Amino acid sequence: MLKVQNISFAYDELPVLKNVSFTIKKGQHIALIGASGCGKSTLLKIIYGLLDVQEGELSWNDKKILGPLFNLVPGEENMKYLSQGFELSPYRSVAENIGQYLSNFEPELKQGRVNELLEIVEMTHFADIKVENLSGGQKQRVALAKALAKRPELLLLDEPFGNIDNFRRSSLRRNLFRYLKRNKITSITATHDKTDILSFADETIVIHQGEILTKENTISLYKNPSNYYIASLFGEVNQIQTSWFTNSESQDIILVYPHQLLVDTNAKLKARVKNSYFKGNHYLIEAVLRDTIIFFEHHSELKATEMIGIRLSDAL
Ligand SMILES: Nc1ncnc2c1ncn2[C@@H]1O[C@H](COP(=O)(O)OP(=O)(O)OP(=O)(O)O)[C@@H](O)[C@H]1O
Repeated sequence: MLKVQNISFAYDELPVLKNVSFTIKKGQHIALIGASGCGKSTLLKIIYGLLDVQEGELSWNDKKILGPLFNLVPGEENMKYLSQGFELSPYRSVAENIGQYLSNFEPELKQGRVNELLEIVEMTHFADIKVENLSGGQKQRVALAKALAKRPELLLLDEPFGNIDNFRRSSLRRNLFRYLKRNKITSITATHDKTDILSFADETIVIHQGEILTKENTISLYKNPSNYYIASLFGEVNQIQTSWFTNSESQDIILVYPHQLLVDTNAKLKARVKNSYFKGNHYLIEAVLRDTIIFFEHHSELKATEMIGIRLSDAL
């Protein structure tokens, strides 16, 4: 279990994390989300033991995690941290990089392990290619395999799929998280990508300006975000006054995702269309409703300045 208790951290004078506490159980997958610069990478580096906290303490399986002030070689033995800049040996082959820290005592065992990892990251055909000749996305996949090689207990991933094309990203993500679950490897993934969060994270931690806003089940967080900041990390979101859709006088604001607003020609409430953005299987429509910009999904394009009836979906 990872236990983080009341930690605070500052780079020189700049406070980055403030009184952060949470626990993570073995085998859980956690997403770490928050606006750029909120402190996600810093938190991962602290957990891995690359930075010393000014206050609080943290432990992995009851063993205190110590930073570089107390450790000759920073970086916890049972963990792997995959940073945004992956550290690979450019003049070695893909297979050599992946197997770099594996024991040479039993070459067949080592080869088998390297092959298994090559399959997970879909790089089998590149085994003998030198890393310097790979694209950014391919290097990222090799770095991921290298991080998995020695079976870490806790894997810390910083934007792990950032450089990888959409097509490859989906299957890689499935392979990786399936492998981690099967091997009971705990993971924390700092990400801006909502697919990393929604499909694969058991729980999600939201950070805002160095503080933890919430740590909760990913599905309930998505369905009931407690504020606009949280909802907006999942994509476009509307802030809508309840009274617009009901007869109540209430000034309450509700958060509504674009798919929760429907076009209804019979609806009394009308919005003026501004733009239609093609999204593949639907259009995202930008419109003005009572001087407020709103976004909703529609199966076809709508023409600018058209007045369109809008209602809330029953399935909120
Ligand atoms: N080595 C450093 N020295 C000084 N300030 C730093 C250093 N690294 C990060 N910071 C600052 O600390 C804050 C948090 O940075 P961090 O990289 O943890 O954010 P993040 O949430 O991971 O951002 P992103 O999503 O853009 O990767 C930022 O204001 C950043 O400028």
